[in-house]
Amino acid sequence: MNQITAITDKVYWVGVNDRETELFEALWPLPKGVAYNSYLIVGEKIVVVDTVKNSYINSYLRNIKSVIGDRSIDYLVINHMEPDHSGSIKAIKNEYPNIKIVGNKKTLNFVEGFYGIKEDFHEVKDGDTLDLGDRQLKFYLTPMVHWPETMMTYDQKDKILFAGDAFGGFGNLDGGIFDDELNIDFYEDEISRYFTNIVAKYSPMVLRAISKLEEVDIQTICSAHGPIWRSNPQYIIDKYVKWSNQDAEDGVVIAYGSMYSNTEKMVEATARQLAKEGIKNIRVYNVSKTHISYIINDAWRYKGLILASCTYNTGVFPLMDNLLRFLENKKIKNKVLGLIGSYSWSGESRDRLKDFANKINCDPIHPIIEVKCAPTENEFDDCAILAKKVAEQIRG
Ligand SMILES: Cc1cc2nc3c(=O)[nH]c(=O)nc-3n(C[C@H](O)[C@H](O)[C@H](O)COP(=O)(O)O)c2cc1C
Repeated sequence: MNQITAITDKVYWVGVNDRETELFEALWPLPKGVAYNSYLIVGEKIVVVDTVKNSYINSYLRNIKSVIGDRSIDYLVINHMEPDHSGSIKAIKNEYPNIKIVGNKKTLNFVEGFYGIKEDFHEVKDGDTLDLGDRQLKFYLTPMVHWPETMMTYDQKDKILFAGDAFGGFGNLDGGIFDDELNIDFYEDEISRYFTNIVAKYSPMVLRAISKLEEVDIQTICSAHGPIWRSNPQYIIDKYVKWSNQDAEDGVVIAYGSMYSNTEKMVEATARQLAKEGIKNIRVYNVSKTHISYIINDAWRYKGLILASCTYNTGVFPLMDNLLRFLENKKIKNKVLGLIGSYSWSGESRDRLKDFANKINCDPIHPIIEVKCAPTENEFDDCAILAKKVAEQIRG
């Protein structure tokens, strides 16, 4: 018994769940796994839309064959070339030698680069259609909605958008495949973590893609990861617009790096004062303990961000530096930003925190705190002032 699911009478989910990989892209934790979604259109022509990570090729081929038996596949549409989706291209081509690979110029370039395949290409441009007899597929190029070649494919008959990585999420499909079959509350954090960890850097391109699709009548969104959005596709489109605009919620993330708790004590004082000021969503993260994946997610989600770090070997604490680099790279913006540095003799942590503020074009709230060795009562008072000002700005 497998999990193959009919989306319409001619379109099937033939993807797989990955419950083994610890880190997606060797970076992002997968406590609830991840699904690699692949789709099969079985009409006058047979089409596969995206494949799966190559370690799942056996169950994947079994899924396909259980739908089409001995029939052959006419086209393989590649919306995205990242190997979690393109990894089975070569095996599919071996199994179905006459298959034509459909992609744009950049896709086909990557197909050759990654898999050495140079022929049986069907190149499409933005807005092109592919006639399958009983239906047409239309292609929308959406570059950098994760990689340069990314595109989306629209099935004009069943009004399904095959969206590639867009609108996807971490988390296995544990039986339920469609949004109306599962409790979205359970998936929501994993969907937002997928967005903030994987897609957020490309937010302007996401917004461009969404406006390009404005006129398209989308009844179902089939992403390359996570649930299929059929009951209310607008739900996930609205989320993507909100997240891409960095339209944040009331709340403050305090991320800190501290070896011997001097910095941590200031964090506790700041957090306490925030609570007294009525801030309910306060998320305090020790960068040595919590994976940056979760810190980035909440930093994106909430308006306030307070960064506190000791100095370590003439620099900021290394794991804080890692967080700063990721946030800079993702172009986080519009934060109500507070900075707290600590040191004992040279004091570079505060400079690096200020440098971060410059890089994200954000004026930090004053006072910018810097403490030598253990914090004094005056410095705890400064933490309280900082917390009050951050809370004021968040309340607006
Ligand atoms: C391994 C190590 C390296 C340090 N390197 C520096 C440094 O380069 N410059 C400096 O001013 N302080 C340095 N310090 C001192 C700490 O920044 C300082 O003691 C601070 O109060 C530690 O904060 P914490 O208790 O939150 O860890 C270092 C401390 C340690 C343990």
